[in-house]
Amino acid sequence: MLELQHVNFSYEPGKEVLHDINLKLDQAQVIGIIGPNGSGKSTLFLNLVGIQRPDSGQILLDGQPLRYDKKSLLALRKRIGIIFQNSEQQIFYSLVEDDVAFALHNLGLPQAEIDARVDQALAKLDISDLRQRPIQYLSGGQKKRVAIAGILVLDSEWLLLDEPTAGLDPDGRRRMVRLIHQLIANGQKIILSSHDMDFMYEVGQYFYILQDGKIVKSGDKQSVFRERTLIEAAKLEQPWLVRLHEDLHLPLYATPAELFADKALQKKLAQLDLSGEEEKE
Ligand SMILES: Nc1ncnc2c1ncn2[C@@H]1O[C@H](COP(=O)(O)OP(=O)(O)OP(=O)(O)O)[C@@H](O)[C@H]1O
Repeated sequence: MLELQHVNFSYEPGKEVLHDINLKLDQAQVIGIIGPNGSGKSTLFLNLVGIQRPDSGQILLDGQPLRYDKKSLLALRKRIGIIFQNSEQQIFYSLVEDDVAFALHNLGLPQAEIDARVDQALAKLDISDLRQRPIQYLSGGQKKRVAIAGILVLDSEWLLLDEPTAGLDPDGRRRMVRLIHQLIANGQKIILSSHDMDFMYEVGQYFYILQDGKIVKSGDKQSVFRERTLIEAAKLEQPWLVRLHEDLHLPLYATPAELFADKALQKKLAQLDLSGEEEKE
């Protein structure tokens, strides 16, 4: 389990970015950190993987405080993979296949195993055709997929995805949703950060709202997304599905599939005149 106890963090003296964060990230397999620009989501992630270190308080992994020596940090990276918001930050090599294999070479795996894992990750992200391409000529969305492949190959226990839908087109976004479902089925634990509320509603299971470096609300879909005032105060928007439920006084469904599967609702809708014909005078 990952846990933060009274974590405070600042980049510059006197300008605290995270204030007394207390989280036990064990409520669900997919945990969402929601917050507007500048609320501290990326900073929280950087602290979780040991790239930044709290000014005070501590972070525990399975009850043990994180250690910041080189060896401990390397061991931590194997357990917690991070995909940065800006994919450029994690691209090291010029060719796609070399970049994706980078961390596996560091682990000293045999070449055949490396090749098999790279093949699998590229196929999952539908970028097998980019294998021999220089990364510098790829589009932003393609670079993002390469960065994700470089983390998928590690098969780490935890995955932190910072704004995973940023810069993706609708097809890329759908793929991301599918990928997250595959990771869930694979037993990996995921922490997502985003202000894409529809995406978070679709894939997340338990949520924290971060505002100005403080956790202002936590809970499951039903409890967090119904709080319109709080969500708007945090400069966010309710997911469309929740707005629809509230405006039509419907029960809150977790997914569009649940909504469409509700027989009682369909019966109600069938009784309404939805023909759209103009009333005759
Ligand atoms: N390297 C840095 N040095 C100084 N200040 C920083 C640095 N990185 C971030 N900050 C500041 O820390 C605060 C939190 O930034 P952070 O990137 O964690 O927010 P975020 O919630 O991830 O935002 P976004 O949704 O825009 O990605 C902001 O005020 C930002 O300006």
